[in-house]
Amino acid sequence: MAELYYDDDADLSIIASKKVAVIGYGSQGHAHALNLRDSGVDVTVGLREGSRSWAKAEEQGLKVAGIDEAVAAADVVVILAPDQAQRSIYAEHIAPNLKDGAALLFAHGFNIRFGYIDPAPGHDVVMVAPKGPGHLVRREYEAGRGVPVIVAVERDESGQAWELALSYAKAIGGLRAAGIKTTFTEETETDLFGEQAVLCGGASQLVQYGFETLTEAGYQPEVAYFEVLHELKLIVDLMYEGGIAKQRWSVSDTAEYGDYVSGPRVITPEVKENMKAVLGDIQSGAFAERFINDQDAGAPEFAELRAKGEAHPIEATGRELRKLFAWVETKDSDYTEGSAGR
Ligand SMILES: NC(=O)C1=CN([C@@H]2O[C@H](COP(=O)(O)OP(=O)(O)OC[C@H]3O[C@@H](n4cnc5c(N)ncnc54)[C@H](OP(=O)(O)O)[C@@H]3O)[C@@H](O)[C@H]2O)C=CC1
Ligand SMILES: CC[C@](O)(C(C)=O)C(=O)O
Ligand SMILES: [Mg+2]
Ligand SMILES: [Mg+2]
Repeated sequence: MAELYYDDDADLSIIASKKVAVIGYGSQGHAHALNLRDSGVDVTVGLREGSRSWAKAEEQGLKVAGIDEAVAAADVVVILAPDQAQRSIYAEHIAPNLKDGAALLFAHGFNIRFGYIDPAPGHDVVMVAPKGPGHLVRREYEAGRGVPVIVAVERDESGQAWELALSYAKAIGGLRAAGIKTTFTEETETDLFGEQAVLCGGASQLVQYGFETLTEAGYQPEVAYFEVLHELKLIVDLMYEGGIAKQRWSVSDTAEYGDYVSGPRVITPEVKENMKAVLGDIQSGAFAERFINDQDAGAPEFAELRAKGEAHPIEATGRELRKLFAWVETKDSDYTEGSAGR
């Protein structure tokens, strides 16, 4: 049975008594830094020279410094740059400046699990991994709620690493929802599997195939878009509230019956075998190696795949339709330049 932790199980004063450096101001970085600040923590954002996030973080009322300077002053260094950049940031800017006894905190275990970062002895190594995108970590905190987190200790040199991690989890709002005790290995492997097989890879491919099937059969792209992408959120909202059972309760009997008879025709047992193969590549390190090798070569495969995804006809259809939604606050221009921090 999982060990669950809530606000009352954590002592906010532990993290509030430390100087925290948050390295990176992208999806997770901005959310952690702002939530920590609003929870009364002394936080400095550490950014590379010339960073375009520098002015943004300052405008949002945060202290900002170069990475070396932020690390040198910190009791807790939170590494929230992209996974593929962490190894060199750690070697060039963190390790040489890390104070004796300073703790390292991650939001994903990738670099520790696959050995790209191996901190020197004497430092606690902990993880607080939100189970949701950074922009929701901030939005939920501002709404008085939180995104669940999973929490792990890889190295406990101080004897206080767990208490520190829980305190941090409370400060970013995670324990308002729940914290679950995990390990770096479990977090890394389940997180990579979830995003590849279901949340990002699986869902995107399912939506694209659904859109292609309808439009190739001659139906209007706009109708197909509403059917397989827009409505997906509304259906998933019901799953989020009450599981698959609530979704099946709310939809028509026709839809529920169609779910039972056609779902397994589309998502066949072969798909589960494919999922197992994906998990195998994650566990063996083959996925991590492919990703990092591509990044080290300038990310040619990543760039090609990203361009292909952006060129899919569902994106053009969606861009036009979303202009008509008065209630969708995020403008496409907020993210068309790439991922959150680029
Ligand atoms: N995205 C998410 O919601 C989730 C992410 N995580 C984990 O959180 C961590 C951060 O991910 P995420 O928030 O997506 O990262 P982002 O891609 O959003 O991070 C962007 C930030 O990192 C900085 N950065 C990028 N490259 C470098 C570099 N070479 N040197 C110095 N700074 C750099 C950027 O600087 P600049 O501003 O100068 O461009 C920017 O501030 C990862 O470990 C990830 O797996 C965990 C849960 C969910
Ligand atoms: C689902 C993707 C994620 O793991 C996340 C938002 O939790 C990520 O790496 O961005
Ligand atoms: Mg995740
Ligand atoms: Mg992830």
